[in-house]
Amino acid sequence: MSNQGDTSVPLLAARDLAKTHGRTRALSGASAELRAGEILAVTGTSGSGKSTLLHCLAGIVRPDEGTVTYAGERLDELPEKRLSELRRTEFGVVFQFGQLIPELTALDNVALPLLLAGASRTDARATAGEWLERFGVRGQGESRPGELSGGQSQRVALARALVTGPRIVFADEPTGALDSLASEQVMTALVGTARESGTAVLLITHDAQVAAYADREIRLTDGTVATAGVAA
Ligand SMILES: Nc1ncnc2c1ncn2[C@@H]1O[C@H](COP(=O)(O)OP(=O)(O)OP(=O)(O)O)[C@@H](O)[C@H]1O
Repeated sequence: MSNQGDTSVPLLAARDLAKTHGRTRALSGASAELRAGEILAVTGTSGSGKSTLLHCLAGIVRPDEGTVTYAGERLDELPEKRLSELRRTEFGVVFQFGQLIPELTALDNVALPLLLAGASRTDARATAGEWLERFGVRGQGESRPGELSGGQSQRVALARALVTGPRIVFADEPTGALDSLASEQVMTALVGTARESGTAVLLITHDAQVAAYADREIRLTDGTVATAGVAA
């Protein structure tokens, strides 16, 4: 079953998630929905469970209780092989830092998901170059991650997350290590591309200015979704 194109049904839905790490209860009864093409900000104090929620929604971590449904499939019940296929083909992920492979150039970092999807090296590098261009970092294509500024790294990471045309990008504090100008550039690039391609974005942030880019905001408190509404 697929709900592709049907915006009345959430693309991704979590119901009553619970997750404990050791003795720490990170999520307790958290529910959230993401619609196709929607940009959703997840806010909340440190330790409120934001990253754990993102990991459960992206199929990186299995919840102890509750359900995660993506386009009609129960992610929490899928075998690891199908989950990793979904993560590779339908989801893109961006973290705060440290996600690029240090030994590869920026261009090869962006080309990698295409190579894994079966593209030839020439095609993958050509498409990767177009995505670097789109994010304003074409000139850094031959640089290695250690030679890039924080903002440049995040733009390369976004290009890598979006290059395969995912339906959802999960971004965990993508601007958390950036100054306000770099943060604005990264958010403008992310939101502009997501809107253009109809990609949904689940965005964790501490920053109200970043959350303001979203269509809607949910706030986590002690592992539960406390409020839901439209971002200011
Ligand atoms: N792998 C882990 N092992 C042990 N405890 C963990 C682990 N991951 C998260 N926790 C704990 O679970 C709780 C929720 O963590 P989580 O990272 O989801 O919160 P967060 O809202 O994203 O926090 P932050 O804003 O600081 O990143 C915290 O108390 C955290 O210390």
